[in-house]
Amino acid sequence: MTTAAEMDLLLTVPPALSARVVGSFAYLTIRDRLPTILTKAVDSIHRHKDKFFEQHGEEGIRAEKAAIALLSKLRNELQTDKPVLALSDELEDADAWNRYLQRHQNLQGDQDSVSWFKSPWLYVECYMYRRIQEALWLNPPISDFDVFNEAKTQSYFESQRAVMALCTYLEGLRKSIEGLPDNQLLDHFGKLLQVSLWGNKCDLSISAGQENSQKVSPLDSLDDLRPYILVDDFSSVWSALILGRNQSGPGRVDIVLDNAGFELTTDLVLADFLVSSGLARTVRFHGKSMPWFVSDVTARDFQWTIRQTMAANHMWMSKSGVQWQSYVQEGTWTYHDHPFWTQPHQFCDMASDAADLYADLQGAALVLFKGDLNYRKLTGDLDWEPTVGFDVALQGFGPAPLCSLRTLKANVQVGLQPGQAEKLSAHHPDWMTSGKYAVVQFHSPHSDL
Ligand SMILES: O=P(O)(O)OC[C@H]1O[C@](O)(CO)[C@@H](O)[C@@H]1O
Ligand SMILES: [Mn+2]
Repeated sequence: MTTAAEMDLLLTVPPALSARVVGSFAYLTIRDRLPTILTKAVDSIHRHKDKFFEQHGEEGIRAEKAAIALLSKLRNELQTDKPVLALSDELEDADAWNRYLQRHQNLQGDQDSVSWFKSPWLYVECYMYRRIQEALWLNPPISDFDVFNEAKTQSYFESQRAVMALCTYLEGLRKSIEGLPDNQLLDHFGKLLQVSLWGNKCDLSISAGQENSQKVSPLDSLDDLRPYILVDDFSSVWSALILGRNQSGPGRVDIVLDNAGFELTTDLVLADFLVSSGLARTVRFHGKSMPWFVSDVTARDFQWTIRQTMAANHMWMSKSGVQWQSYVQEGTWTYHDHPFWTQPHQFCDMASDAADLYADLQGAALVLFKGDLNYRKLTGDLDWEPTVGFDVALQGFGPAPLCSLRTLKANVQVGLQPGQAEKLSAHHPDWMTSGKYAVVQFHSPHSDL
């Protein structure tokens, strides 16, 4: 039964972003971008045909064909706005997905089926990635195949020079970190937080981009990029860490990861700094349990990145990799992939739909949410006025002090000053989707922060 307070909320929250609005970013994503991603997924499976044959014989070839047929069918369903179908595999999250479909069908009423162009964008976009997983899962010998693996490893290799620069900086820091006064820690933390923020641009061109650029250190670009940070709650993030440390000793920082490749490396560098500086005792990384939104981190990507960094032919990079591996071995760093992160829910549903994860996050001194998709889920992917407060858009979500580090790649943004969005629209019509702008947006459920 809906309480009066819930009814109030239902009446006041704006509608979900959806491809219903012809010409909107959601519409263009579903019409153009998602079918292209599916075509690339098909292509990746097809190019690995020989490998499947080597590993599984004729059964591998059969599986390759069957998975491709399922993905082609999926692309056709999407392009012709067919109803969203219940999942038919037996993965542990299938029931939750099917219940979620029912929930949306009930909300939408009987006239229209839940479908690609009529239903919330967040939901159908997540659903596409889950259906890719279904196509593989239904074809056992190749169930584990990650259709996005090549893109992720390429991003890692292409950003080597920037990673070397970061690891060299980290090595310099390690030598002097003991006894560093708080004002200097603040300075380094600010820099590494911004590197991790801009890592979310995910085009590895944080250092001005051109391949032959001399200016390869992402740290050198931070001053030029600062005017593009639209909301900067850095000082609150710092206070959350310092207050916690001073009251009860260094606590736990959780990082809800986004992309593999360069972005993940920036997150690992930040996490290394947090631990070695004594600002955090432990770091918990949250990743995805299946390939997700092309470049998101899975357990395999996480381990692979640390191994590659250890094996790098660069002294400070390999030293960093060895350090990261020992953080993992001694449990200072842990990796978690709760199924909720690959479900379509807004984060305000977490307390009821994934109570164990919510309770787990409550143990953190600070939770960093990386990237655009996490921001969409934090704010429910609703059509908010840009001046609405971040706390309002979170709709009650607040397990711990939290901060979104996000470059803007979707048309939802809250917490801006009056007139700020209008000014941006006048000069940069694509400010919400170009990845050129960013936010460091903080919220705490505790009144002392
Ligand atoms: O990796 P991120 O930063 O979450 O970005 C995911 C991208 O996918 C989208 O969901 C669109 O397909 C956008 O929100 C964003 O461009
Ligand atoms: Mn991503």
